[in-house]
Amino acid sequence: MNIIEEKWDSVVDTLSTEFGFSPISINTWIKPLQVQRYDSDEGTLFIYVPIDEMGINEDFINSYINKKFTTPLRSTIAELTGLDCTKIVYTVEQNVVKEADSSSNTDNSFNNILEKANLNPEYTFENFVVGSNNKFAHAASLAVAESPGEIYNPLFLYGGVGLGKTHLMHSIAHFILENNPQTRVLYVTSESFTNELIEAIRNGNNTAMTKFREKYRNIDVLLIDDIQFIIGKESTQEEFFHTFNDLHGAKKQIIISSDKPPKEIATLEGRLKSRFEWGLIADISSPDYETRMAILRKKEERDSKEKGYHLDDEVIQYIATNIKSNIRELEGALNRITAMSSLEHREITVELAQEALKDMISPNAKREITPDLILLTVAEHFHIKTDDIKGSKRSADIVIPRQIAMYLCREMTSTPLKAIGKLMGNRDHTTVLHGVEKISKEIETSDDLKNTIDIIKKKLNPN
Ligand SMILES: Nc1ncnc2c1ncn2[C@@H]1O[C@H](COP(=O)(O)OP(=O)(O)OP(=O)(O)O)[C@@H](O)[C@H]1O
Repeated sequence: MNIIEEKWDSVVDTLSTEFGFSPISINTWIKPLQVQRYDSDEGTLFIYVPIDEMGINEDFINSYINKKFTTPLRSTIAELTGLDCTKIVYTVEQNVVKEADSSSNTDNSFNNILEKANLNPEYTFENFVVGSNNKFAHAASLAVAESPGEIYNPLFLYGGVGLGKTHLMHSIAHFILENNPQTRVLYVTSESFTNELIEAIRNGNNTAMTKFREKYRNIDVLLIDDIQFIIGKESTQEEFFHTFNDLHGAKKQIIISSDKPPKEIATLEGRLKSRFEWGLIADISSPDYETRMAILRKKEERDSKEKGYHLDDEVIQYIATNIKSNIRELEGALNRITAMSSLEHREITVELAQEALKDMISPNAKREITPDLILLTVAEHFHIKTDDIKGSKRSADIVIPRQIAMYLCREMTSTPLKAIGKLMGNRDHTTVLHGVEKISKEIETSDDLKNTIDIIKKKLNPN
């Protein structure tokens, strides 16, 4: 064992204490690396990078690991061992040496105005379970979070409904703000972007348009979610095209999510399509059984502080075996079970889980739209909790989502008013009727509301 191997644990510790690399960064990038040998004549250190295990490809070595860590590694090794590594060579196979360009520096300086908007405090890297379905997307997101605007621009994340795209995007924003609170980060849904643009155009004056442009172009990191929803809207695509060019030209980071890769978005203008392909495209697929289990455990861990329930392994196995399509449904299933247990004062057992999930798990079931799923999707869409919708708050930011949920339950399911009322916090059926009628009427005159409802419907029923 050479002295660098002997001191490797201290090298790793020093990277985090003196260079400020976060635990997640250390776990993802540094811990898997293995020191191979040190050539003292040449002053060259050979490090093995297990790319398969790390879920990355070879390009990452030069474009990221080398750029980010070589200089800190060299100085830490010199400090702890007295050895001067003039060169670090990263290899992808135990005995093959792949040379990497070590002339790099990491310029992490960003322009600074704090703009923390629209972030779900729960959507962090720490709360994100990494599995084979999202390993690459996670690695790419972390790389971007660590060096916004520097390597992969834009980062384009795609995947089916409820698989964690928004969660990953928020995690990037959190990470960037935690490391540099002055960074101007803006997370926005395509829906808000569209609605704000419609509003600015409707105002018909230059000031409104200038304000809109200032908001979107004077930032360091733009995260735009569900880009598929601007498709088909010409004016929005046009405006987004200019926003994209401005930001990209100024080396500001752009992160985009969508349900499909750019190539497959039929109505996306060619010039946007090609721009989306400039950076890195990463997909998230459905989680495998182990990942579903891990997600349920993580959720239990987080919830248990607040709600204090415990799930036996058999119950978790039962949910993970039966709910496969997406993570939102997985969470919805867990919510149903815990709600039934607390309302009926029953212990959580496999029998209770079977009862609670019986209409979600029918043998040949297609994806069923249930009132629970509507509740969860609406809450998530407005970044509020399902308990807020069920609760007694009467502020507009809660009342409108509540009425929209009532409206969608009525329109998309055959659930009676009384049962909808019960789900929405034991409300009377006349309250539900009032909510449904109010939304039905407003939808006739408000493009914004119509747009919002269309988007939630697409989330519920993507096909
Ligand atoms: N890997 C994961 N670990 C933990 N929780 C996850 C993971 N992936 C998704 N989730 C959770 O699943 C729910 C749905 O995820 P999210 O909203 O990010 O999906 P999405 O892909 O953006 O969906 P949509 O296409 O509908 O916008 C969220 O509550 C999120 O926290």
